[in-house]
Amino acid sequence: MLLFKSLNCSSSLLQSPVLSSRLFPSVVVRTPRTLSVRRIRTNRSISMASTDDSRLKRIASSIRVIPDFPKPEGVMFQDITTLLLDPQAFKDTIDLFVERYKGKGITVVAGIEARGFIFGPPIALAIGAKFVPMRKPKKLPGEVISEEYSLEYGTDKIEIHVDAVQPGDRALVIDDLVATGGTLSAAIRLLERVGAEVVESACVIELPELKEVRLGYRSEDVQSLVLVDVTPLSLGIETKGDVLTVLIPRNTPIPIKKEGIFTTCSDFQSTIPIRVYEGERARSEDNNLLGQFTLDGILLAPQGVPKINVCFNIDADGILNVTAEDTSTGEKRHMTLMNVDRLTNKEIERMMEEAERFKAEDEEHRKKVRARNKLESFAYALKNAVEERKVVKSMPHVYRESINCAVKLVIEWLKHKELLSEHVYERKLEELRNECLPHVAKMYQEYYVDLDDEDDVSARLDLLRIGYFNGKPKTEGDEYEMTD
Ligand SMILES: O=P(O)(O)OC[C@H]1O[C@H](OP(=O)(O)OP(=O)(O)O)[C@H](O)[C@@H]1O
Ligand SMILES: Nc1ncnc2[nH]cnc12
Repeated sequence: MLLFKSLNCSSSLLQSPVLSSRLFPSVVVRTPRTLSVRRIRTNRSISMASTDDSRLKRIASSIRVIPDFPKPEGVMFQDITTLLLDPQAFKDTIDLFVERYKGKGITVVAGIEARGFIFGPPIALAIGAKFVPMRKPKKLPGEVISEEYSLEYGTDKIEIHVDAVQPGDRALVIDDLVATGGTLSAAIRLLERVGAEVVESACVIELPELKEVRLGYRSEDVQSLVLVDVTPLSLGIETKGDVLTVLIPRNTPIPIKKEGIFTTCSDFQSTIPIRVYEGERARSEDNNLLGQFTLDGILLAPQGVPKINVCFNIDADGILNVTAEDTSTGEKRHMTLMNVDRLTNKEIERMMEEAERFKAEDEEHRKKVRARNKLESFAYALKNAVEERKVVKSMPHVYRESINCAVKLVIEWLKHKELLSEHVYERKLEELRNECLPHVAKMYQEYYVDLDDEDDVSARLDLLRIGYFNGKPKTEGDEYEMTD
């Protein structure tokens, strides 16, 4: 069994159940899903600017993406404040909408709080329509009606003054972005309740993958300037404990390049299979296998020492390139996953629905694997540390022997156990720490001066892994993998 652990990824160890004897120096695999670039809309309407309009390119490139905002749940926030910093891009945005809506008999431009208030008023002025703000609760002073809705990252409510729109008004809804469409649907419902005819909705940005779950109106009735394609499912590799370690989370705008450093999980392991999956489940087998290849020629070294850089690169055409490289030997393999045979929306929805249904069970599995890996990492780091040349010289035999003994017992214990509960591993880790750390501390104190030597990196690394950083023990709950 080949085991791998991640050094600077969020989760830790990688495992492949089968040692493949075949090598794939360069493999082309067909993948079932498209992933493409932040691209300029191919316009569905007759009057929207043509796709090669340089104004659209300027607008698209002026939008900034901030990961994990407003919540740390994988939302890739499309920030239009950078567009506003570029007066030309801002003007182009307004002009493009005005060109489309001028002379269309629009009498009301309704802007959605807050960012619809930035784009709506200049459009309203230019096309000679009134501007009506649709606001979050408790902001409008007059008589209001309201609609609740869900959006990409939560729930909310918007309101409109009942006397702002009259029956027969022809309305255009303006916002900066449509993601799930929850907000836009609520705005349309409000306008219809006060008797307006909603002619169209217009947004600067559209997240098409999210828009597919939109309800309540026809997606053809929404115009947007910039389409941001995102990864419909998370992408990652199988890691120890059959866990999917995600390198690119779902909903990440592309193109995108992400790297993670992994390592071996057994001593003198020379090959590592890289199995690439998409999906949201904890166990790799519950996700969709996109392809696999084997990296061989890995530095023959104790477990945890080799550093394997795994890089996922999705280009503008949605082609995913996966590269694995041993940073010591320079040995490298790659695989290209082509953008054909897409998963259907139904299949993606089914995978999302399953991820939701098994959320608790998956989290439980992740916790167990994380705890097990943490214990194993710690045990191997101790083992490597006491085998270090300088340590052998400086540490009294009796201390090394007692550490060795304790470590061996734990490694043996781990070999023969099914996955146990998180607490069992935590307890075992605590016991091992209590048993070994006093010796390690002694070794560290007597030995630390030498570690200022630049060339003594490996000893330093081992000390870092076993729980010491700049002379201080790591705090409880820290991972024992290196972050570099
Ligand atoms: O398509 P949806 O999933 O409904 O999301 C789109 C909405 O989310 C954002 O507003 P937000 O609720 O963040 O309001 P804010 O501008 O007041 O912060 C954005 O400006 C849209 O109004
Ligand atoms: N990803 C996103 N970026 C900016 N605004 C949003 N509103 C909903 N999803 C959003």
